[in-house]
Amino acid sequence: MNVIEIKNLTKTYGKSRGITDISFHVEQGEIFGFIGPNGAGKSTTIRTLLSLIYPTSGSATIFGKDCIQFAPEIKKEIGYLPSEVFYYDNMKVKDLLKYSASFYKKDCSKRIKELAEMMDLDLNKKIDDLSLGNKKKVGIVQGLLHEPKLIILDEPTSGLDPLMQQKFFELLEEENKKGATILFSSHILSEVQRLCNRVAIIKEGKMVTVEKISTLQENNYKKFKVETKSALDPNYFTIEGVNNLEAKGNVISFLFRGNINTVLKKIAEIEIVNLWIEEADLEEIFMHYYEKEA
Ligand SMILES: Nc1ncnc2c1ncn2[C@@H]1O[C@H](COP(=O)(O)OP(=O)(O)OP(=O)(O)O)[C@@H](O)[C@H]1O
Repeated sequence: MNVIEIKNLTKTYGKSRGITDISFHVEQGEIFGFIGPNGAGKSTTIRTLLSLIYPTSGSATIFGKDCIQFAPEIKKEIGYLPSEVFYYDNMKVKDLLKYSASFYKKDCSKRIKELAEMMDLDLNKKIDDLSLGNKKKVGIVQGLLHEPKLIILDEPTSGLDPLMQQKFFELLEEENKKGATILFSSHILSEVQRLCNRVAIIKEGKMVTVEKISTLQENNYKKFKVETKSALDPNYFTIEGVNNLEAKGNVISFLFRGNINTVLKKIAEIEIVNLWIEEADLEEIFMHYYEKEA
């Protein structure tokens, strides 16, 4: 069953564009990435799903039910972490979480303690005294305390240090193993790659593609930078799959798509001083998809 089904969703804010004709679905048990640069329309799509705003046209269902008509019922089964969290600063963390838990008809106190321990969050502190990252952790616990069937995360890692990000990802993987479906929005490709099975790419309010992460990786350019002892004719790397070949002094750089071993074999035959292999960034992936569409 599809947990989320979005059909031709469009939202305009007065004259300015929000999203145009967005369609995709998220299957039961998936960790689904929703990726695009700032202003692409990720939050608008998510807010529409949660019926925090209404679409101009199009529709969406969650658990097979219209997300506006059945909003109160659906929301009980959703854990949502907004991109920005705002709280009543005077409250203590434990009081805020107790208040959040009171919306659900189950005892969440044990789960709150477990989550706080896992995320290293002090429940006795006042919200006012927390750092940005710790406030984010409150949001995470708040989103997960009722063990939701669907977890919707809007740019969840901003403000978390790398160690906490790692713990948070492990927590999400655990929730997923227990059966939760996850929609994870981000502008950072690497975190989506690490966690998700499939990904929807959005740009300037429109869908670019929906792909399996494995397909994205296969089709993607890698950026190579090779530093040699003495200047080398860049044409040494003129092989199939190489693009944007450039030489600056003793450093040759290029983009490559294909079997990475072909390039590594070429590199092994020369004496190098340094080597950098990086993932293509989002812009380059978009370029690739626009080229395909053209
Ligand atoms: N309340 C609003 N009023 C007018 N325009 C808005 C409003 N909210 C969003 N927009 C516009 O809608 C478009 C999509 O914004 P949205 O916040 O959904 O993008 P996003 O992908 O979540 O980006 P970010 O990562 O920066 O939050 C942008 O052009 C933005 O300016």
